[in-house]
Amino acid sequence: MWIMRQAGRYLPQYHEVKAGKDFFETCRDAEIASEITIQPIDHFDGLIDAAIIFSDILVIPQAMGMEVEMIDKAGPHFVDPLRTPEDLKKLTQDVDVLKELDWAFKAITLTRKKLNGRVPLFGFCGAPWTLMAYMIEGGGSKMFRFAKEWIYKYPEASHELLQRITDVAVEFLAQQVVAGAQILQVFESWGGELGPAEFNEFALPYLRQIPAKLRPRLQELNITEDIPITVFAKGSWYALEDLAESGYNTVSLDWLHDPAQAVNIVNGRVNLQGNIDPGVMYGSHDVITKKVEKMIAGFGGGKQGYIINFGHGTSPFMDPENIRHFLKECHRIGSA
Ligand SMILES: Cc1c2[nH]c(c1CCC(=O)O)Cc1[nH]c(c(CCC(=O)O)c1C)Cc1[nH]c(c(CCC(=O)O)c1C)Cc1[nH]c(c(C)c1CCC(=O)O)C2
Repeated sequence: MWIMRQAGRYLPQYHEVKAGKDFFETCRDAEIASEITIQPIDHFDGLIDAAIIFSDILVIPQAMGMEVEMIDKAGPHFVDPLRTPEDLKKLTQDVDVLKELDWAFKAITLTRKKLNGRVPLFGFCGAPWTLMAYMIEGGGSKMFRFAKEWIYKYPEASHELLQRITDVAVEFLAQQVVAGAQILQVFESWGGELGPAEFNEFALPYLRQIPAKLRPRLQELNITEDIPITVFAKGSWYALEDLAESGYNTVSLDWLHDPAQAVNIVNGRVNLQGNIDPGVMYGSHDVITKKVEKMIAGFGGGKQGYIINFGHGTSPFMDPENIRHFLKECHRIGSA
């Protein structure tokens, strides 16, 4: 059991350590990033079973040469987004991942050392379609006017961009493992902006490439352990059957899925992770307990392995005591 965005703004100690510093500066400081990564592990003493390195999915666009800022309360902002296929020329050719993201590897190595075996450490990256959409939109979006323009007007350039992101993502994940990450997750946070046909054309082929290319790359790098990989495609409920056959060990589900139906669809082929609506944390302790009972009853008893998580991340408005109640109830009900 762990929680997406478990290190973050709902914890007062996060603000203390971040102390008004720039978000990406915080990520790049191995000492601070490792401290923030471990905060939820300490805070919920023994209730959380994995740490996830404090960083962001947008570090791949940065490594490819784009300038990204994190604006307080507004989110990410790209100084010069890609608007036409001509703009692909602005991206770095042959990204030197080890050099561009060396700070990320240092933070992972230090965090792994500090964790000292308490819990395993997740590395992660953004999925190609989600990163492409950010690089084109220039930040968060409701309409996806520019990213949709790319896939419908410039499909060839879209595929070129998706392939270039995929190649960087594979090397980034591989080097995170070399640095000490023990399990990996790929975040396709904007999967649900694509319908099934577009998901199959612009998201799924690249999601599939990641484990297919990563496993031989890890062998080349002399990693002998089997590294489990999770895929989270938010909103892409229609893709569960395909994701169960896409080379990942675990499929993470958002709360649009009914757990029992998902269990039936995957039929033991992959582990499942998820999927309580994070909004349940705004409810009473009683409501949280009832929702945990339903979630565990739905996933439990299936043939697959099961990792408890939220259907998406925490928010700054959540009361850590409600999250503690959630975690405790998962342990109590799950072990009954
Ligand atoms: C889409 C996405 C991003 N980043 C990420 C995703 C995929 C997961 C998802 O769908 O939520 C992934 C991410 N971002 C962060 C982590 C760290 C590890 C963890 O999960 O605890 C992880 C795994 C820290 C963060 N990433 C960000 C913060 C908040 C920064 C701050 O102001 O302190 C944190 C703790 C900033 C961020 N980063 C991003 C956005 C849209 C924002 C701003 C919106 C927001 O404020 O929540 C892009």
